[in-house]
Amino acid sequence: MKKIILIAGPSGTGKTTISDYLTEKYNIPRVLTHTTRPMRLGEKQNVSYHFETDETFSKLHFFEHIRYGSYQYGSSREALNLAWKKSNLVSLIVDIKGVYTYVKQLGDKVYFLYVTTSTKDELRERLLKRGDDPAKIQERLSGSELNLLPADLKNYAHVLVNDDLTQTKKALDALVAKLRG
Ligand SMILES: Nc1nc2c(ncn2[C@@H]2O[C@H](COP(=O)(O)OP(=O)(O)O)[C@@H](O)[C@H]2O)c(=O)[nH]1
Ligand SMILES: Nc1ncnc2c1ncn2[C@@H]1O[C@H](COP(=O)(O)OP(=O)(O)O)[C@@H](O)[C@H]1O
Repeated sequence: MKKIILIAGPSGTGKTTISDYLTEKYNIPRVLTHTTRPMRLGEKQNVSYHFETDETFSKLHFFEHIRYGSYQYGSSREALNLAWKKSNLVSLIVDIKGVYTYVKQLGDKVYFLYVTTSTKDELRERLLKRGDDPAKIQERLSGSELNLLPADLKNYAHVLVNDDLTQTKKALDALVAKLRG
C-alpha cells in the first residue's frame, strides 16, 4: 500500500535533516512543495523546494497552502503522485494545518511523525548556526508558527525527540523497517 510519512514540528527540530536521511539511505523521495521564501544557504531550486515569486506562486493550483509571515507555502496532489510513482513510501514536510488536511484526505496512508527537541534553547542555537535571521527565529519560535503538537493529534502522532542525531537515525531505521514490513 502507498504510504506517506508526514513530518511536522517546530523550526530547527530537524525535519529536513530527517527527510534527507530517508532519501539518502532508503531512497524515500520527498514530496516537493512550493514557497516564496528566499533560498537558504545550501538549499537548491527544485530539490529543497520549488522556489517561487509571488507572481508564479499565484498562478499555481494547490491542494493546500499556508502563509507564514510574508511567505507562502503550498503543496499539490501532482507532486504527491509523482513521488508515489517512484516509491510506495514517501515523505512530506508540512506545518500542523497541513497535517490536518492530509490526514483528512489520505486517512490510513498517513504515518504522522512529529519532530521535537527537549528544549527550545537548542532550537534557537541550531537556527542561529543555520544562519537564520534572529528576528525570523523569534517569529518562528513563538505563537502559531511554533507548530506545537495540538491536543487532538497527541494520540495520533509518533513523536520523535531529535536531540541526538545518532539516536534519531536508529529510530528512523526501525521505522522504515516497520513501514516496509
Ligand atoms: N501546509 C504546508 N506547510 C508547508 C509546506 N511547505 C512547507 N511547509 C511548512 O512551512 C513551515 C516553514 O518552512 P521553512 O521556511 O522551510 O522553515 P523550517 O521549518 O525552519 O525549515 C514549516 O512548518 C514547514 O513544514 C506546504 O506545502 N504546506
Ligand atoms: N540532532 C541534531 N543535533 C544537532 N543539530 C542538528 C540535529 N538535527 C539537525 N540539526 C541541525 O539543525 C539545523 C536545523 O535542522 P533542519 O533539518 O534544517 O530543521 P527543520 O527542517 O526542522 O527546520 C540544521 O543546521 C541541522 O543540520
